[in-house]
Amino acid sequence: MEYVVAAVILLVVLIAGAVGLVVPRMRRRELPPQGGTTTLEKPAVDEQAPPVVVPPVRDEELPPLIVEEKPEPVEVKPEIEQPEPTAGRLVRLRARLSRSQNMFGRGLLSVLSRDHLDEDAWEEIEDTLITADVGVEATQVIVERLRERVRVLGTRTAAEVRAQLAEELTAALEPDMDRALKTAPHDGRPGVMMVVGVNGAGKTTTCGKIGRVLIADGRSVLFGAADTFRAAAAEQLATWGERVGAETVRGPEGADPASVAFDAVKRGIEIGVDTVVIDTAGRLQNKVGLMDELGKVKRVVEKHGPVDETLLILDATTGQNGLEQARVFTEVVDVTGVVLTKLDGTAKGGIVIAVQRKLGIPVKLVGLGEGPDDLAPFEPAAFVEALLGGAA
Ligand SMILES: Nc1nc2c(ncn2[C@@H]2O[C@H](COP(=O)(O)OP(=O)(O)OP(=O)(O)O)[C@@H](O)[C@H]2O)c(=O)[nH]1
Repeated sequence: MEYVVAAVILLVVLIAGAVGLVVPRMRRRELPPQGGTTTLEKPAVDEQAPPVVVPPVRDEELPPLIVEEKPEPVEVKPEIEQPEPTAGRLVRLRARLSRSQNMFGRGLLSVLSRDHLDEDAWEEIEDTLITADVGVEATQVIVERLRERVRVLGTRTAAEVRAQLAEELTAALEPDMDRALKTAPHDGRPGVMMVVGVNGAGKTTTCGKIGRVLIADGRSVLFGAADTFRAAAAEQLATWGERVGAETVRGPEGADPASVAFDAVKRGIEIGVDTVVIDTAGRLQNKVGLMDELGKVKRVVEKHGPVDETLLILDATTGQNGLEQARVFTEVVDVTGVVLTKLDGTAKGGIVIAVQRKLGIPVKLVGLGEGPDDLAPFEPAAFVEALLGGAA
């Protein structure tokens, strides 16, 4: 009995505890929100209101659907330029050369106009030629021959000595060398030209200018951007191409230069262009790497047929140092011609003589400025005239 009483008391206590816990919670829920919090309440649904029926809309009742069309991108094709003819370019650009050679020409003329050409005068002439980068060996030969002529012929006037000096300088440039670019198509395929040289010598620019020279002379051209080392080079070349309506074959950045060159010639054959001009990269830090790369480009291109012209681009402002670098290229590929760039920016135009003598390769073109048509076929006599400047 006692147990029953105890159990009943326990039950009562438990029930009272449970009620005490639940009631305050329920109260708390009923309290209005405190502070600044706003509660958005769902509007009460009027259960008595009839349901809203949305009648189906027939097509013809719909307002016309306005579809805003994105304007088709209009391809603005650059106007195709007509490059200047190449004949007589060197004469036209002569001022560029003589401006930078002023000291050279004037220095020589002032010595030559002396009444008597004594030992000092001949030494001065020698020094002027050496300063103009003609090279020691070539200078000695030129001065020796001139002295002999003056002595034997008894030359008197400055004008006569100047004319004879011009002849000697021209002779030193071996005017009989073949300077024609081998770019004509043959055997049902385009002529293929490869352009090599150290970075910054002006390779890409010169490729573009050469394309214009060829187009001015009536040929069709395709560019191969095998300088995949410098990403901007391909872009640069493509821009040159667009300006004259020439296609450019390029690969992804860092692509194998040999495969880009191969594809360029393949494309050139397909579309039947006259000449394919291939730009290459010229890292000289590692001679073996350079040899491998250029050698491979040449070998792979030659799967289509021989490379007809390999031009070495040399920066005239690098003087005799540039010559040493140039030699590396002649060891790697069979260079058939030299393009001397930036002759407008140096007083050392005599480098042309040194280049030909040292490399035994004809200078075929000279760069005389940054303009698109500032590249001229090299003509020894006209060049020497510009070098000496003004008539005596
Ligand atoms: N004044 C002058 N500048 C030139 C001449 N030829 C090229 N240049 C400039 O030389 C600079 C280098 O030319 P690039 O064609 O980019 O040289 P690159 O050899 O292709 O260089 P990489 O692509 O780095 O191998 C450019 O600013 C050209 O405009 C020239 O005959 N005269």
